[in-house]
Amino acid sequence: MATLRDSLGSLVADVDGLFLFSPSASVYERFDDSGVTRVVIAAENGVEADAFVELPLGFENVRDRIKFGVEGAMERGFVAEGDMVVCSLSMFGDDADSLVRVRVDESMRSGIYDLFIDSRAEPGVVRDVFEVAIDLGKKGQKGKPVGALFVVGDAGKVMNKSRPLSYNPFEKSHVHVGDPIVNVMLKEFSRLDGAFVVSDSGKIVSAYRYLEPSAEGVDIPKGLGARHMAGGAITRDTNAIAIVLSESDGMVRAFKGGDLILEIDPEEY
Ligand SMILES: Nc1ncnc2c1ncn2[C@@H]1O[C@H](COP(=O)(O)OP(=O)(O)OP(=O)(O)O)[C@@H](O)[C@H]1O
Ligand SMILES: [Mn+2]
Repeated sequence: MATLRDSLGSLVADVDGLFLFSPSASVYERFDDSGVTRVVIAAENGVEADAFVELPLGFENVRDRIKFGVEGAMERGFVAEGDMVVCSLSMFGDDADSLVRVRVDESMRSGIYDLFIDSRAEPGVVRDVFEVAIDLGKKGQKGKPVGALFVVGDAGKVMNKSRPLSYNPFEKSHVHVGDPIVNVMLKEFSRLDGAFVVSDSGKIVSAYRYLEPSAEGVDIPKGLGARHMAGGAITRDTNAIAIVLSESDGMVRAFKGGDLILEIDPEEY
């Protein structure tokens, strides 16, 4: 009778790549002679891997984490369409506890890697805005749920397709996302209407913008309202991305090119 080990060996049979998500040095070294391409996907390349994809967020959702890794590895030429890879990652603790076998396929591409790496705005800026939105989603404003809309990148064009709802508190300031003081300001101003506009380099260009993009051809999921429609549509009309925190369901969603690319629950972070 086949042992468990024999039966489960098929999970790693004939793979072209091994994707190690946030491996320790000893785990990375253990696979030194595995004979397949090793790709490390982590926040930092602490193990000095030759093939490395930087993770901008933890991605609690494992499918998102894997998609980001696969899309990044494809983009960087570490693997190609049709390759079979096995992903080693941790779902519950710090140590790897899960193996996922997946075929690299153009059809699994969700745009999650492009959202961070291939946007007009710098990857660090995109990550910083996500962090503000997640934080705001977790805590709300003084305990109450709050919504927010951040339009990131291509700010000149975004300003042309919007109008002010109120005076712009960032008018003459030169403040950037990621600065702790600025994050406090963003949270404070999120109680009021409209969108924040952020430049490619992370400068807060404006608060209280009413977006007026053409919504033609924008197909956002039913049930989402005007904030999400405006956020989605502006990313079709410009090269910006939009990061939207919903006041009603508490989710953070990201749009690019008019499409919903990513949906995360702040409570999981
Ligand atoms: N075109 C727009 N530009 C900027 N902000 C907008 C626009 N439309 C709506 N908003 C903002 O979104 C807020 C919520 O609107 P609405 O409830 O229709 O959106 P929603 O997509 O359902 O978002 P939520 O899930 O947060 O309720 C409005 O009070 C306003 O501040
Ligand atoms: Mn609503």
